[in-house]
Amino acid sequence: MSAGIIDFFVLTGFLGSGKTSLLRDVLTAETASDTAVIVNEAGEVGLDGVLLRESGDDVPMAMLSNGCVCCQVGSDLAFTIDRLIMAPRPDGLPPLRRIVLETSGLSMPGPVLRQLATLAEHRMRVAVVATYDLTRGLDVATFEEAAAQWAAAHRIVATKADLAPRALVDAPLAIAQLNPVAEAIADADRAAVVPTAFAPLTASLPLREVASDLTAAHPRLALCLVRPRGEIAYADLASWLDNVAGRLGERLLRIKGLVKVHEAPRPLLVESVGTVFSPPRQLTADKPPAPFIVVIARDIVRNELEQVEPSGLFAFSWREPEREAAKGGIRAEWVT
Ligand SMILES: Nc1nc2c(ncn2[C@@H]2O[C@H](COP(=O)(O)OP(=O)(O)OP(=O)(O)O)[C@@H](O)[C@H]2O)c(=O)[nH]1
Repeated sequence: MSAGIIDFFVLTGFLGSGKTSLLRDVLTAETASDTAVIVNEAGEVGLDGVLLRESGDDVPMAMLSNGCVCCQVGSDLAFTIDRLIMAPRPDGLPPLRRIVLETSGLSMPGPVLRQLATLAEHRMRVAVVATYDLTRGLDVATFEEAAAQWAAAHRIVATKADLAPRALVDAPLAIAQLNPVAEAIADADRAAVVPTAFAPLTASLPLREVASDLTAAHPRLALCLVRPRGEIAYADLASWLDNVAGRLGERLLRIKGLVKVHEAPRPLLVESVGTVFSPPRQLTADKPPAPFIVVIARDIVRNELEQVEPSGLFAFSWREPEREAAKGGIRAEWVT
């Protein structure tokens, strides 16, 4: 049983992108003794669980085998988490501090996160870790699921570096094209990857400016850099975010940003995966970057965000793909 905050990692990534292999590395690390694992087999033969069991004999492990976790209507996931948290810890093991849920390769992250949001009674800090398969690179970005998984990620881990060492070099840039606010973890040394990828999520935002000259990776994906024109009232910010979610609906993949509001002395972190928002919180770090919000959405019509009320609070810079650009070379500039 656990008394403290639990770091809950949703390990997502497209089919065959190396999730289970990464999780095996987690389980063989020395720090695995405070960890429990949930595997979603999505109707496959239960191979992932078997592979993981090989690596983490002592680690509590639960299987969700009745379908894809994001499609389950009931509270199977909630029940499983409850059970893991409430179970007495095996002799000699420290309290439970970390749970990793490996989702199936076709899971959409939004519904999973929505289910997790219903578990407020457990003190959990949720982070999304997505795999980026270096041998396939941006090719799978054409799949809606892959694009949504990357867009939802706090961290994106380059996998299969031994098979594609040249792609590893370009990975940080490629990852930034998919989600400029995710932390890119691209390291040939697997032993270094695991502690970084599954470290507790602290202040969350990578404190760097979003580069203004990136290129878009997916023909249906658009990124918008939204700059507040100044300090704004919290009520206006909340209405704007709410209206963006209402207008874009399922097309909204990710919002992440930092905004200065009248009511708070420090900038507020605002964040959503899909239309599910985390409660805003004040950034504690020194020297925050200039306020910005990144909106990642698919099939967005130009000027759509500009029309969201209350209007006039923000300046918008769009990063859109050029529809006719060649595959693999879809380039676009921020247009102010
Ligand atoms: N050489 C090499 N192979 C890897 C690496 N990571 C994964 N693989 C291989 O890639 C294949 C898929 O890896 P998995 O870890 O099962 O991928 P997954 O994302 O869990 O797959 P699904 O659960 O089917 O979505 C397996 O054959 C792995 O052995 C790696 O770092 N190097």
